Amino acid sequence: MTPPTRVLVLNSGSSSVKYQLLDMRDDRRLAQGLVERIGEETSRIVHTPLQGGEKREKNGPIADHAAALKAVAEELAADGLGMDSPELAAIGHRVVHGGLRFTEPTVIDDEVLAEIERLVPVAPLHNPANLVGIRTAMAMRPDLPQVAVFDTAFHTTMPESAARYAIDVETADAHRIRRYGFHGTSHAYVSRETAKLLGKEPAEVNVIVLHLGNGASASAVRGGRCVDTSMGLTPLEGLVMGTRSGDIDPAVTFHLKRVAGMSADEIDVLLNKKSGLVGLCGDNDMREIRRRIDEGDERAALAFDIYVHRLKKYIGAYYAVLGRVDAVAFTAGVGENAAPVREAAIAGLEELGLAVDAELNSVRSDEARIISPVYARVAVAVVPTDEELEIARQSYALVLEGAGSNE
Ligand SMILES: Nc1ncnc2c1ncn2[C@@H]1O[C@H](COP(=O)(O)OP(=O)(O)O)[C@@H](O)[C@H]1O
Ligand SMILES: CC(=O)OP(=O)(O)O
Ligand SMILES: [Mg+2]
Repeated sequence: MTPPTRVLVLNSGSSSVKYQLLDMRDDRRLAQGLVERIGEETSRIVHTPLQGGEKREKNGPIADHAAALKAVAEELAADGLGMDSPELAAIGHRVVHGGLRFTEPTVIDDEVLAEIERLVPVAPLHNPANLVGIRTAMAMRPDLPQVAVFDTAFHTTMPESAARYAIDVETADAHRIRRYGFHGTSHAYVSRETAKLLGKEPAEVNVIVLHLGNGASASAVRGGRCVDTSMGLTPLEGLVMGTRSGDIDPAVTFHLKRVAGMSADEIDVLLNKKSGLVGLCGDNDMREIRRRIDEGDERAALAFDIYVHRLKKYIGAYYAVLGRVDAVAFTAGVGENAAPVREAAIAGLEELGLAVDAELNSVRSDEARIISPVYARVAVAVVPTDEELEIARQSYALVLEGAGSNE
């Protein structure tokens, strides 16, 4: 019998599950989909078979992540790609917080599950959802290797000077308070793809990666290794995001407690879910914000300016950290699609060798591409991320390694 070559990738968010089924012989995508608004009345699953067949959408309540995975399994089965397939080699899971311990993709056992659980307080929006996804998938296929690929792994190369907060060392160490960074799978993939776009090896180039999705983070990558990133102990620090504030004076939290009488949990919800673009103007979708700006909406315009101002500050900061920059790469939903964000973030940085060509910037494409003018010293690029492909590759490589070592 030929060994199985398919990998199912699950990216379980707080209220959504994104999934992809790939065949690793040629990295071919067989199906992909998204379950949204889990736990609400208006849940929905959108499933796209990629080897022929129409996209399908089903609406109706999906109570929890276990029910969501059941719905995913049904959609896959309807395409003859069921989770019981002997062709599945592994299930790869995105796990957001791996602390300092997980620097590599890891086959999940009870002990690994316990460690992911222990990290819930530092990734309260993400790790609990990841755990449910893992446990449900394990119950469905106890015989398969389930692999965790950690958002934090790529950032474990950060030097202490970037990873430590300037707070009392004993307190920090006792509670493992330090900067871990997230979206690492994307930063790793995009920095490598950017090197490829420049016709260089990752070891030869310094890249600033701007991952701008709902969550957003920047990283400074020197010769393929992360040396700094904007998210910290939790995915709240750094850039302005869809619903998260990013950097604020930590004293804002004491003030909210003492003066506004808010509890720690209320402040947590405020900063993680009611801030960022949604807090500033009521919308967290950059498309909607651009539409409102075009209609003359001042709140939307201010939200956009605050978003871009923070982004520009991080570009400058990581330019200084790296000393020499070969490329600035924009990625994820906003980075790949929002030309006005790219234009505004790079505007005025000509002295740093950075510029955007208006025509190249306006091209819509799924391909990695350079958008800076030919004369610019530093390449500005749009490099689509593919966290699912990267998770599938890492999971499959680990399974093959395991198979090899048993021989
Ligand atoms: N065509 C577009 N123009 C501008 N922004 C877009 C476009 N498409 C998607 N986005 C932005 O991308 C965001 C989602 O990014 P994504 O990387 O998919 O996020 P996540 O993986 O964190 O859910 C949306 O909230 C929206 O702001
Ligand atoms: C870590 C993080 O912020 O992830 P996401 O962008 O998926 O919310
Ligand atoms: Mg994302």
